[in-house]
Amino acid sequence: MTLVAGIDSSTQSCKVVIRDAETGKLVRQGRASHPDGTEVHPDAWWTALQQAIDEAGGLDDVAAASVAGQQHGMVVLDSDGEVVRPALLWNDTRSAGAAADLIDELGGGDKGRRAWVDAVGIVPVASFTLTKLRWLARNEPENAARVAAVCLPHDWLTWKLSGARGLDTLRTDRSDASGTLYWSAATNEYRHDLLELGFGRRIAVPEVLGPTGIAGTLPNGAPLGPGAGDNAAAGLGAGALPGDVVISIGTSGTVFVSSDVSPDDPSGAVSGFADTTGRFLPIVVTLNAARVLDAATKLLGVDHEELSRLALSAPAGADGLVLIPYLEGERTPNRPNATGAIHGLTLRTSDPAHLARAAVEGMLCALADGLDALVARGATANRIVLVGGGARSEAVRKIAPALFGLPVLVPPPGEYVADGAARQAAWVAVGGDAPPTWSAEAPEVYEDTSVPLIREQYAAARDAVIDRVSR
Ligand SMILES: Nc1ncnc2c1ncn2[C@@H]1O[C@H](COP(=O)(O)OP(=O)(O)O)[C@@H](O)[C@H]1O
Ligand SMILES: O=C(CO)[C@@H](O)[C@H](O)COP(=O)(O)O
Repeated sequence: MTLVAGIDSSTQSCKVVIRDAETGKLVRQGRASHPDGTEVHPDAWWTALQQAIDEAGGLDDVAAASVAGQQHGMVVLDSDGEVVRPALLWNDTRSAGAAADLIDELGGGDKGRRAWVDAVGIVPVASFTLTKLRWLARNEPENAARVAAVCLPHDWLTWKLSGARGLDTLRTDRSDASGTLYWSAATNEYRHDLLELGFGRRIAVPEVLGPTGIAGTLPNGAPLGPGAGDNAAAGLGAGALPGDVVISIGTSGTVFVSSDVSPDDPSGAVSGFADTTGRFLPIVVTLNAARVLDAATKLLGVDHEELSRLALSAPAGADGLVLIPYLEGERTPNRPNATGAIHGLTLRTSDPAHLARAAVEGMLCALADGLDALVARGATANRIVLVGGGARSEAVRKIAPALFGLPVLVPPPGEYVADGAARQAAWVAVGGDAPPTWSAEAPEVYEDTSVPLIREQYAAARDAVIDRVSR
């Protein structure tokens, strides 16, 4: 049996799966936690990766491996390859002002947003790497002066796994490069001029590999694939078909499809990322997803199972109780300084069941807004494929179809990002024009009639949310 390894270094944890390259059968797996926070030293990811690899029985017997990971995080290296400062993650909003400045510097307002979309397919928001580099240049000039190269979490882990032999051996893939603001998925080229605009000078960046490019080798000589951003990898792992929109409820909420065309959205709601197969990945991302449910469990003093039971015991629409889930600010819509809010408290709605229902509905309504934006930019949406830790909630699975207005397919609980990385590794090991076809267990299908009232009451409350004045 030829074995391949897939790794997902996500926001909250690191997961490793070892699968049969031919059939996709799961052979071994491991997992380790990451520290909390929106600023994390990459060494913590390396430690977690070693633990997860050990738990998965090691990589000595694999024929190929690929690393997928949380996107956009700014990993800055000095000329010796040492990490200059802890990485600022995708959900760190301190660079919101830098994002606004970068739009101004390409003409401001609609003109500036259009210029960024034309250049790199995305509009600056605090999540994207270049805004973090601008923040570094303005706020930590001594650290900025030491920076010789910038890369992303999955690039850095791939580089470490291959022995970290110099900045010129850094490699990345199209999907992750497309979330930096200095690489264009349309032209497959770096925009060094925009990197210089943001950071003030040119620095080294990883070479961008094609779908089966070799990024290095493991100690046993097995090739390391190009890896991927976590969403693109989830698309590959979940085996989405044309007309399937993938919605992932992890730390982030993401709504995406694989497409032949970039979404060309100057509003910035839909980003024109790349996928893992040489195409595009139009995507909407929210900052608040599974952790909204985590927060609700804390507020109510219950576990996830009880939260789900409570939510399902309340009526659809929670009698008008609406939870706006901007607990970490928000990226789509771009409200980095907003906070969460609860609207519609009455004596009738002041109980745990209504609050649990409002939490689930609020989180899902934000994703339903994302789905609308994706469809408005030309995506075909026949079915939803629901993945990520939040999909383990029965309430989420049962309520989702009424808000998305489409059948919701839930594959068996699994690590779809790591699986996508494993499938890419199998493609690298086996070769061919397309990733190998793996058999998959049938998904559960959830269907319901849409309940427009819930979306309407959410929209009214969403637009009434005020932004924080100071943090
Ligand atoms: N049964 C459940 N119901 C709701 N949320 C859950 C459940 N199980 C796990 N989660 C949440 O899912 C999240 C982890 O999902 P995951 O997709 O691995 O996130 P990430 O990729 O961002 O690390 C955590 O916030 C966790 O609390
Ligand atoms: O910022 C994005 C994509 O643009 C996020 O999707 C991150 O890639 C983090 O993903 P999770 O760790 O929450 O799954």
